[in-house]
Amino acid sequence: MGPRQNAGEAHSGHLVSRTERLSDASLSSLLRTRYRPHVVWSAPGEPSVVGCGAVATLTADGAGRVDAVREDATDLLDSIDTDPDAPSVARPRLFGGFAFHDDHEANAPWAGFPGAAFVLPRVQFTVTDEATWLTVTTRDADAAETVADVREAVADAPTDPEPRSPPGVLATERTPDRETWREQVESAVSRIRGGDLEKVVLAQSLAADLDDAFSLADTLDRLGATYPDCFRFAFRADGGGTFFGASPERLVTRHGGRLETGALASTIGRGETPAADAALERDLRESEKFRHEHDLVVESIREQLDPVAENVTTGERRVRKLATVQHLFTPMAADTDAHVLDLVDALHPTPAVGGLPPEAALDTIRETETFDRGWYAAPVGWVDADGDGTFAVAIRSAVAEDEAATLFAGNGIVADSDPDEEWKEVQLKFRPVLDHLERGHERDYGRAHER
Ligand SMILES: C=C(O[C@@H]1C=C(C(=O)O)C=C[C@H]1O)C(=O)O
Repeated sequence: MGPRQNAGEAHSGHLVSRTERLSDASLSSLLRTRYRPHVVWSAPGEPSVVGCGAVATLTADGAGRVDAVREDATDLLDSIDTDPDAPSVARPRLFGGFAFHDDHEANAPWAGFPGAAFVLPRVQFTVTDEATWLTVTTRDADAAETVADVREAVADAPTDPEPRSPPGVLATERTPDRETWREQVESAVSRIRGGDLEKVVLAQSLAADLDDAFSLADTLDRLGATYPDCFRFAFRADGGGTFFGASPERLVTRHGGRLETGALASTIGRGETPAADAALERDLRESEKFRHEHDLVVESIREQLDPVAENVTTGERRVRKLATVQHLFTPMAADTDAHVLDLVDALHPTPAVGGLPPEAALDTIRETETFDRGWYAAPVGWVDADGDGTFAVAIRSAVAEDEAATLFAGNGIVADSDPDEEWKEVQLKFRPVLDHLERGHERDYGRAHER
């Protein structure tokens, strides 16, 4: 396949979008109308969006895929005859993501997920703190008809649904197994000690057979309760599975002339008691290894931003606590004129999910990992006609279809990494998704873990 491949459909016919205020409907309820969602996006400090149907789809492959999407997205969004009365949050946007590697091929479990795919939803629900908006985008058709139909579908949806219990997991299989993992980590460590590599993030996949069919709405609801400050996302491929997750990691937000990003790297578990938790936090803060691993990411992001941003500021490093793990986190911000997708291109992959130097790390990942990362650890998010948008790093994620799910998790390897410790940390990173597929964890997360 060439470096870009565009859906020709995007350029035939005139696109018209119409926006109306809906009587308040919750995200949970909008996930359960008779329209099956294609995209779901719920990010801290932003309105949540459910997109159903695709009035246009942009796809691209290869190393130039981010550029290709930016060009096509700009043309497509500019061509829409947008409702002049729509508030800016409810204007049409494109939602989608990218494959981690340039040379991605869309084989199982990634059937239907090309190198890049972005959807312009036919029906876009936008939920803000104040209101719920419906935006219908159609091609040379009367949007009013669809609006009436959608209103009826929303009225028919359950208003305050309780998520059903998880589907249950019958069997799991990790790739690699524990022995192979040990060999992989030891080989990466010796390459690092050899001097041509500083850090590499190695990952695993976990294939789970489910006892019951996977339900996106129930899983996203439960993830929202346990990981309220994370980026919840879902993308459904036509004729394929649904890629979803609850990621703590913002790749970048661009709003006007400002960008927001950050370094999230170095991981330790949570303690059973407040004292045990504080002791782990202290280890995380004080360990040379963790600090080194983290600082590499901060420094690299600074360099990666250099061509696309100015006045980069770095906030204070702090510990970010999630239900299952705690990380070191350093917030970063800058001024920028660049389109959000140019920022994505400059930042993906950060060494939080790739490594350093980037090329040596990517080669090591390709040579070592025996499963397909697909869209795992790659940018997912949205873009609008102004070139604003938000992208998360698609970790704590899985691709699921019917009674099967494949989960992904990885960890940064540096010179003094220990294979057993790394194995433990990777298992903790499977928990966010696995806990909501397995039965019996429903009560474990009553306590508020984020701060
Ligand atoms: C790669 C993952 O997480 C990334 C790697 C981390 C680390 O090496 O400590 C921490 C947070 C993330 O940036 C994952 O969750 O799969």
